[in-house]
Amino acid sequence: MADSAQAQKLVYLVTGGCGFLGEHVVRMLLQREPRLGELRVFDRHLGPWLEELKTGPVRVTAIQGDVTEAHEVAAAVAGAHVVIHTAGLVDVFGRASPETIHEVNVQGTRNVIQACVQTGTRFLVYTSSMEVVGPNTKGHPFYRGNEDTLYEAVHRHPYPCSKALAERLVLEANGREVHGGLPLVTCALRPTGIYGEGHQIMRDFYRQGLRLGGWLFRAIPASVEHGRVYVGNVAWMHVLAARELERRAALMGGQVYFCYDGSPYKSYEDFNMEFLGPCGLQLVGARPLLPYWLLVFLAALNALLQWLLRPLVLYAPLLNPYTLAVANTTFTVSTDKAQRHFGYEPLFSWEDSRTRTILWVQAAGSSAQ
Ligand SMILES: NC(=O)C1=CN([C@@H]2O[C@H](COP(=O)(O)OP(=O)(O)OC[C@H]3O[C@@H](n4cnc5c(N)ncnc54)[C@H](O)[C@@H]3O)[C@@H](O)[C@H]2O)C=CC1
Ligand SMILES: CC(C)CCC[C@@H](C)[C@H]1CC[C@H]2[C@@H]3[C@H](O)CC4=CC(=O)CC[C@]4(C)[C@H]3CC[C@]12C
Repeated sequence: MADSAQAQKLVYLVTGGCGFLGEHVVRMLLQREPRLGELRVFDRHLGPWLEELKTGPVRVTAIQGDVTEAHEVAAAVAGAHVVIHTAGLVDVFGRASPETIHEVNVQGTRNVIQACVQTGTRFLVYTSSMEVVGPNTKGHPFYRGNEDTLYEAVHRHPYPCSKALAERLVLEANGREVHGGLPLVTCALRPTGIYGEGHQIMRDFYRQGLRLGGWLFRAIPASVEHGRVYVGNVAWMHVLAARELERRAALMGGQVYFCYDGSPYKSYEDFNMEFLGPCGLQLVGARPLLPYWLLVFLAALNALLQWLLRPLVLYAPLLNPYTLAVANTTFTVSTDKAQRHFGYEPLFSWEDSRTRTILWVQAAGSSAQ
């Protein structure tokens, strides 16, 4: 990637490349990375849509593999210039065991770092999460915070615990000597709640609203604000960060960046209504219809039922003590660090992001009929 070799074609590896975010990163690389020579897409479950990408000018290699298997990761990483590590187990509903979440998110990340060191890959971008910071278990608001904002990060849930540990591994690996003697350069991107085409929870809310005759019921006060970011902009930020890591290694190496764009600050439910409203749903209630203590009770009941039923059946509703705490705590970011460090500007305006998401919800909803 030296200046004299500007025309050199690069090999990129995207782990988790068939997930919600991963697919957007893959497509963004193909559209916007002129130096891309080969794109390796590594995932436990490969999507059929990959086939259509194989007919383009860039060589696309689909690799079915598991990040918890060190030898599979090493084989995929060997010869890659850049790794974008988005693979992860996103589970805040108790579907997977804490051990599995740790294994995929922490050991999987350790394997990716180890593979870079062993094979001489120098550039690693890690998809972290706002959850590494908070909301914390005390429900403290994080209001328009940035990467330097002091906040008491206290984690108990397996998902944020695993993301925090994995992020630390990635940042500590910055500067480690890789095969060939050069230093590894790493950075971590922390999206807030991602939305856009492919967002399963949004689709689930839509289907639930349809089942309820077009109504959704407000559960959380409108004053609780959530940071949200469009998936296309998160993907673009990954592509830019990966591109600039070599040239700006001294500045970017070992750094964290929140992912942000022009999406408005709103409560989780009001934000979702930006898309679900134009699809025909209505949010009932200017205030929550149920008192908060009742939601706390229902969330605890769900947790108890999950535990009791576990030997028989997986019961994993959206509402549990953790999701209620996250939904009920303000967490918004306001930062320009990515702009200052590597020239990031959102590629999609709020209007574009909104329109694209509405079109996807409409299509996803009608295909469910
Ligand atoms: N969805 C969100 O709002 C946010 C997500 N993130 C992070 O972004 C990343 C991507 O998340 P999403 O796209 O939402 O999730 P997703 O579940 O849609 O995608 C994750 C992908 O990783 C793959 N994967 C899981 N375990 C694997 C394993 N053992 N080996 C190989 N591949 C494996 C899955 O098959 C899937 O394709 C994750 O690291 C997540 O922690 C961060 C902030 C917010
Ligand atoms: C019925 C309840 C009162 C409302 C439930 C909403 C919740 C399911 C979601 C509210 C906030 C979401 C989380 C937030 O966007 C931050 C996240 C970051 C990640 O890295 C992974 C996903 C998530 C934890 C996201 C999950 C769903 C919510 C808890």
